[in-house]
Amino acid sequence: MIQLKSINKRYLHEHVLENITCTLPDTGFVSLVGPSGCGKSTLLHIIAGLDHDYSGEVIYEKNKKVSIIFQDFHLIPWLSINNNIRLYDYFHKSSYILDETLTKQFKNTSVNDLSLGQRQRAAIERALYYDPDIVLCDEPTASLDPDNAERVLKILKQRSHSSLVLFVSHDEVLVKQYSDRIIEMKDGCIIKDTLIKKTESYPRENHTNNKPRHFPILKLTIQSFLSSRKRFFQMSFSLSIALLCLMMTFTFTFSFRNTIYQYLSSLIPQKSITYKLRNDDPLSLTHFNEASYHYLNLDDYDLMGISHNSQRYQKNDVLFISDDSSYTTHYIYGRAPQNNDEIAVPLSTARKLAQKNKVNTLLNTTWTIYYKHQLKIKGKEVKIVGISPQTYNYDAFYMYEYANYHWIESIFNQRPTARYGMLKYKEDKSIIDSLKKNYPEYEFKAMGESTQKTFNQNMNRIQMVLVLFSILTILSSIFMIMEIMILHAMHLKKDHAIMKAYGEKKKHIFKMSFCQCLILHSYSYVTASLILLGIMKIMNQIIPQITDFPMHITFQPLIMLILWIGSFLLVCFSTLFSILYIIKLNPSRILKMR
Ligand SMILES: Nc1ncnc2c1ncn2[C@@H]1O[C@H](COP(=O)(O)OP(=O)(O)OP(=O)(O)O)[C@@H](O)[C@H]1O
Repeated sequence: MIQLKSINKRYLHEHVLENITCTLPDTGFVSLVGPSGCGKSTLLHIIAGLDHDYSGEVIYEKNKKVSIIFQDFHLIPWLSINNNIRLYDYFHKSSYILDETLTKQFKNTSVNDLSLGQRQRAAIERALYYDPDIVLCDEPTASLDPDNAERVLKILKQRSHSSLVLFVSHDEVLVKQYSDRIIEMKDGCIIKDTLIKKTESYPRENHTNNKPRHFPILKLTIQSFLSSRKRFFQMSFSLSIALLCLMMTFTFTFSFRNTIYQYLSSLIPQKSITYKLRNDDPLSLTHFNEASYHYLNLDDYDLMGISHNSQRYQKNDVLFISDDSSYTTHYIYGRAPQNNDEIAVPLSTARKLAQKNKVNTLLNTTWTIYYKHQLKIKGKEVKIVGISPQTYNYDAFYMYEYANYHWIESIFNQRPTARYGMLKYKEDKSIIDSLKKNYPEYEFKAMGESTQKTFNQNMNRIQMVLVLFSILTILSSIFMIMEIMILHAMHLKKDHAIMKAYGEKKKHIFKMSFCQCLILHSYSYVTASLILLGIMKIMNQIIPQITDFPMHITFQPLIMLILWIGSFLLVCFSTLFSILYIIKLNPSRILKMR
């Protein structure tokens, strides 16, 4: 039994339903008739639970299943006819046996390819599919030919023995022929309620086949994308572009920052401790021999460079070499130097000496290293025996320990003196305290620490400035992502209103939206990442050719991960924002929009 108690409904100032009160039976064929605009559809929408915006009460048992045949059919265009009919299954655990009496010939056709009559038949089959207790029929025969209208009426009549069929029609003949009761409306009021006969009630057959769909919401989401592939690709293309802008902005600024960082940090001293004797006496090589990272600064002897020409010194042939020689244990070609006449060079220097390629041809070739002392330049022949994998922004070579000292002694015929020494340390900064304690006759000073700190702070500022310069790109990308997701969610608002009539709950909308976000975002993110990799590869080939600046764009996994999380949250947030808005709308109002 359905009880309608004092139903009133207004559209702005227009009173559409006025104090509708009546009781409808559990079974039977009840017709609702009246002139156009008298409020019949509005009343059906209220009974179906699609219109919340009214006063009064609609009372029926909670477990009753209500279905509605819409006047405008409202089939979901991106679902096949078959899936439209089985719409109920997506939101419920039970599933029913499909009766295809009315739709057999076109069950796999797309909605858009059907005639009005065929659409109406599909809408009728959808409403009857899940064996409802109350069938609300809003002019279900308006688009049908007489034969099909009669078939539908017969089916509905049959149903009325076990369910309540509330039938709205302007066809007086059909109404008179099939109705058990006729309710007449005018200007939003019931003006006449005529009981014609009492229909016999039969118990309902149970049509459940108890085979629910697996992952129904995920399937629904995939179907929504598959059936409108063009739209999906358009959306994911726009989303990919927005994501690509974000990826490029962050990857490029970080790569740029790292390049500047490496370049500048190669120019500042590394973590090291300088020492000198308090009485300013020259140091000997034996000082601090026990310290594993030992380097002696030789007074007044400048290391000029390395050249392939041993006969003469020419400025252009000579590479600038940092005299801060380092040590390495790993070589990509050759081996470590074993005596004072052998050296190893890092890859960056080897590339210059060998004109970029075939660096291994340098092995066992002879080179001259030049030193300057009191305006005299002298050279010492050495053999390259190893190439290490390091690349620096300056040229460097590795030499046998103390080679500097011996070379200078041999080419200038005098023993060099050193007043300052340098100890390198790796991690343990406390070494300086123990040195001070153990060697009180020396002065020790940590180098590079505060420089490094200030340097890091400034690098962070540079990073901020780089990101600030890109703020417009970042903002427009964020705006674009939000816009795409909001438009997409809004695009589906009518479909959600239809699905609401077939049991879609808020949780289903959220689940479906989450699946949409996940699929759309993952697809777009992968696309954008692949494009980014392509662009990076091209740029890394082009940049060294057009500029000498050693810029190399590198893939930043951490940034990509942060971007993935951030953009996914943004996508979800924009969708959630629209979903919360859609949920608040009155489904009936959405369905009436054209
Ligand atoms: N969204 C709306 N905004 C404003 N007025 C509306 C809206 N929907 C319906 N109405 C008005 O409410 C009244 C009742 O409309 P309703 O569709 O319920 O009539 P009906 O009896 O079903 O008409 P018909 O037989 O032509 O389908 C009409 O006057 C209509 O203009």
